Amino acid sequence: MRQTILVLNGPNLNLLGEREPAIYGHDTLADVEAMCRAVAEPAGFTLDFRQTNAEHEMVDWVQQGRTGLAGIVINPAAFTYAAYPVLDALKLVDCPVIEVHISNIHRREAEWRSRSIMTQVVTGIISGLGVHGYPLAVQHLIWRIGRGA
Ligand SMILES: O=C(O)[C@@H]1C=C(O)[C@@H](O)[C@H](O)C1
Repeated sequence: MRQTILVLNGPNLNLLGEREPAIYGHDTLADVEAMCRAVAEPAGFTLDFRQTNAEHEMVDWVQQGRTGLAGIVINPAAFTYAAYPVLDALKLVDCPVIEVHISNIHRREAEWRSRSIMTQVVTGIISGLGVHGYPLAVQHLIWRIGRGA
């Protein structure tokens, strides 16, 4: 049975909690990782939680996870809008992928920030629920596995 859930975070999320807290909140990325572990590990899943500011590294990680994972949770951050290499790598993935945004991107700058290129290749998207979107995405992947989806 597939046991690992990969959580990928894009640029500037390493500064979560410090960066524009009015939009992204005061929780740190370590807090988010702990929230995700608290859901995954009691259910018997391994959590692999990563962040990068480098597009090529995110491409490498998605490629490495294209087979054998229970699921991927990805907050592409600013890669959401034009990182076509990440989009193309996600197309190769054989597991469910949940796109997460802390903010509601559909209520932000309409001309660009609400237009994710990733949404066309992922299973589903959670946006605007703050950092709680992450553990909800992990819970959904566990639920899918339990139903044999
Ligand atoms: O809400 C979020 O988590 C996303 C995070 C970012 O860093 C932005 O570039 C996105 O536009 C929104």
